[in-house]
Amino acid sequence: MRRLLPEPDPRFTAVLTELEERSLKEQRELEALRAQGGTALRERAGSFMLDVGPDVGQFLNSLVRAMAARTVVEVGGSVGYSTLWLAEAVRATGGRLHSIEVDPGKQAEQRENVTRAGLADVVELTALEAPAFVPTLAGPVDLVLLDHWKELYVRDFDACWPALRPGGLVVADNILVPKKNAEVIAAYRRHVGGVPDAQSQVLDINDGVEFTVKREVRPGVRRGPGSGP
Ligand SMILES: C[S@@+](CC[C@H](N)C(=O)[O-])C[C@H]1O[C@@H](n2cnc3c(N)ncnc32)[C@H](O)[C@@H]1O
Repeated sequence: MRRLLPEPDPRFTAVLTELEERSLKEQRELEALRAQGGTALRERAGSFMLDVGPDVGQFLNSLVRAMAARTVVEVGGSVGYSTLWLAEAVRATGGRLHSIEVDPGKQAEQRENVTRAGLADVVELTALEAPAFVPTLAGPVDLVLLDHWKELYVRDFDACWPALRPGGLVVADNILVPKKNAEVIAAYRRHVGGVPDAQSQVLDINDGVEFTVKREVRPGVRRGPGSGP
């Protein structure tokens, strides 16, 4: 079928393809380490990309475009795979991506990948954690991706939620997989479920994402038990 839209920048496509090849290789290594058991996996886990994968990457890119999101925050940038998908879309909306990655080695690779993909001018990279960084942003946030250590999801959801505009979204990855995080993810989902203006849904894309929208509060409308959505 003939494509109506211009093709993405070949620099973006080239770096994305390279990272997808690396990710496939790393997934085979991860499986081998898992099979070894013991501490082998834990010792090496920090050096892997642990990326969201192409389906979630493209989904995030589409969300940014559909929402015309101008301020996007990524928590857990790793070496830049999801960063590239988000950044390519904020380039189209005239927005900016703020990506948090605390590991200096990964952040150096992320910077190189973002630069090689021709996207450095729309991305700010920081190692400041979300509770310190998000309050420094001037305007409201349209979209947040949570994809870092799962036990920090609640803390960083709470750090981002006050800055999110009504109609804004928090997307949290690894909701269904890996199963070893089931308890901590259940606690995150209970926490989000208790936030009065949060409306959530789990989507079965790749490792599973929770999609949480901030509902608009209409002036003069009081919500109480039995008042419905
Ligand atoms: C699952 S990986 C992110 C994968 C990335 N989103 C992608 O799709 O390519 C998780 C990353 O979160 C980083 N991280 C851990 N704690 C963090 C924190 N408090 N804030 C931001 N990033 C953190 C880790 O160093 C790791 O690189």
